[in-house]
Amino acid sequence: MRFMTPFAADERSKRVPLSAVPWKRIGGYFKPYRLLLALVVLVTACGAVVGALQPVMIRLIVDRALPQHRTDLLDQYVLMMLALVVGGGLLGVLQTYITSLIGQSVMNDLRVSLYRHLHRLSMSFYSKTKTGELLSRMTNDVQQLQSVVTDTYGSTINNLLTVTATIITMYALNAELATFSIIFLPLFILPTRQVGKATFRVRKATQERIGDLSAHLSETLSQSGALLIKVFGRQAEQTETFSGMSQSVKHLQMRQALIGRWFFMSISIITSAGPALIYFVGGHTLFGRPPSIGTLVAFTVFLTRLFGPIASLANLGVNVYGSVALFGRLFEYFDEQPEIADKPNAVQLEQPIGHVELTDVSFSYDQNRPILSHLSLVAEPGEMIALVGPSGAGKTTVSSLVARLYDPQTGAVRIDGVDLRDLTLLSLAKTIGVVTQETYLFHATLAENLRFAKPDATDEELVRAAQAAAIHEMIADLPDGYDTLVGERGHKLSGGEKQRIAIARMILKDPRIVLLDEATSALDSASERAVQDALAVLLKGRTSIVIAHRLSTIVDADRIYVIARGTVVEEGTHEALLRKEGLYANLYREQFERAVLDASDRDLPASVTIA
Ligand SMILES: Nc1ncnc2c1ncn2[C@@H]1O[C@H](COP(=O)(O)OP(=O)(O)OP(=O)(O)O)[C@@H](O)[C@H]1O
Repeated sequence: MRFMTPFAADERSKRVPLSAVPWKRIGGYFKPYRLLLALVVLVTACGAVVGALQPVMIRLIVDRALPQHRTDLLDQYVLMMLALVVGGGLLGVLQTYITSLIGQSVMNDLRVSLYRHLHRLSMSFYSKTKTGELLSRMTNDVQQLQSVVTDTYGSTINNLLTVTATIITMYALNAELATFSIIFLPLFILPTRQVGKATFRVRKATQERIGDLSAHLSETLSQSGALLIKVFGRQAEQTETFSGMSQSVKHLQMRQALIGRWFFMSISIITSAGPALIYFVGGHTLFGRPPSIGTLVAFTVFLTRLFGPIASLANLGVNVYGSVALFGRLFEYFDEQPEIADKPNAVQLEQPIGHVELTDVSFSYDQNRPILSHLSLVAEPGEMIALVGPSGAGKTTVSSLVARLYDPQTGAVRIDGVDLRDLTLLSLAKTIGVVTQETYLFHATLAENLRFAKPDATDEELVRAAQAAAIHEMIADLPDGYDTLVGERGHKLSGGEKQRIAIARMILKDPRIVLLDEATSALDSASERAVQDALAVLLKGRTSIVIAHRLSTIVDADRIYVIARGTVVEEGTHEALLRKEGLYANLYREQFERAVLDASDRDLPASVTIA
């Protein structure tokens, strides 16, 4: 289990220089929506003009309709004002709709292409990446990015146009007063900018802490995590760690709330101070000719309209930086190149006969520690070969190379004489079936789990496969039968049942070659026999490479390869290898003979396993 320090430095804190921002790459995601973007600019421009006209109406009411007691004019102006308000509101809704549509579509594209890309990556990526972090980037980061992007670009267009329309109207009404207002605006803006920066920092720190908190939760409250903590009696320590994290979130959120208060206080002071200054300057006739009362009132409205947009434009950098950092984190995944990919001229394996050969294969996971060296073995079509050897000798690695989860550094793995690197991954996946020790089932019905191997399988085919794998009766006895929902990772099924479901799934898939890692966990003899029978059906007539832990499998194998220190040290049948009196004979004596002797008064145990 990972120990997390509540204040661990996070990569999100690293600052990216703006020149290094991949603007083109980010822009690429918006390109398909350029028509909608243009539409949003148009709608926003209309909204800005409508908004700028409202103070003009106020000016007309104050300067014309009210002093001259012209109720006809008053009605006209009031109606026009109302129309402008309603029109502005409707344009606002339309603008929000289009900006959200663009933002959500971009994020949807990003999410889906990232998902597609992640599935193209090789297993080495998954072994070095924490699942929690992957999930958090796929969901939280994309979600945060969506809100930053939608808010930022939507409001930036809006603010730019509002500011432009308002300033033009101000100049049209009174150039001196307009210049005065604009010169003094930055004075009002600066404190807001400081508050904006502080809010951003605290919000970012809060998100990071919440990220740590959820990673801790998902690790410690998962079924396996909770079990581990229980059996080691570490509840108190875990609660303490969690409490530390939770406290830091509390402090940060308190700070955020207070900064918010300061922010609103400064805004209300500034927005009240602005109009006061306008009345002062206008009333004292500090510039040129005295403005009309209507102009002064209109200017106070203009100022309040200007303040918000200018303040958020001033904070634009902070928001842009936030979204750039998030884009950067996602692009890190996009930059991961799949180590295993189809060659441009890769061929399909049509009607494979199932000849598997490893020739002089050497391999290491990390270039430093050699795992396999000069290993050669062959499985003729229809043969079952068994791999045995001490733990860590490289048996699973051999099987991973045959499934092309990794490529060997030297030598070659061939099926029907074709190097795996020349085959398409899809045709290889169709040819090979892998049954691992741990059966993974999706949280779905039994039928759906079985159909994962063959989506178009008919109900009859499902039943036939389940019967062959000796699991049909058990399924049929369940109240919901094949529609029974399997618990997360199939926890509602026993170990033996899960193994037989995995075998049924493989029978449905009907691959030419089966790679089987026999389960080491011993089942009771009845279910063991059921699993063995199911396996016999699965392996019949197919080429199979079995990482064998059971004596019965080893004895039945056409050939046994004894693997030690990453290479084949002995090969032959059970009897031949026993006669050789080498490593195999030693292993056999250590692991099996005792068990066979112990069980000599019973049948030859099917469940003898090498742990
Ligand atoms: N993804 C990986 N990255 C780095 N090293 C690995 C990886 N998987 C396995 N190894 C190392 O490769 C060596 C061989 O492992 P492998 O799983 O092939 O052995 P094995 O013979 O199947 O062992 P066992 O019988 O215990 O399952 C081990 O030392 C293991 O630590």
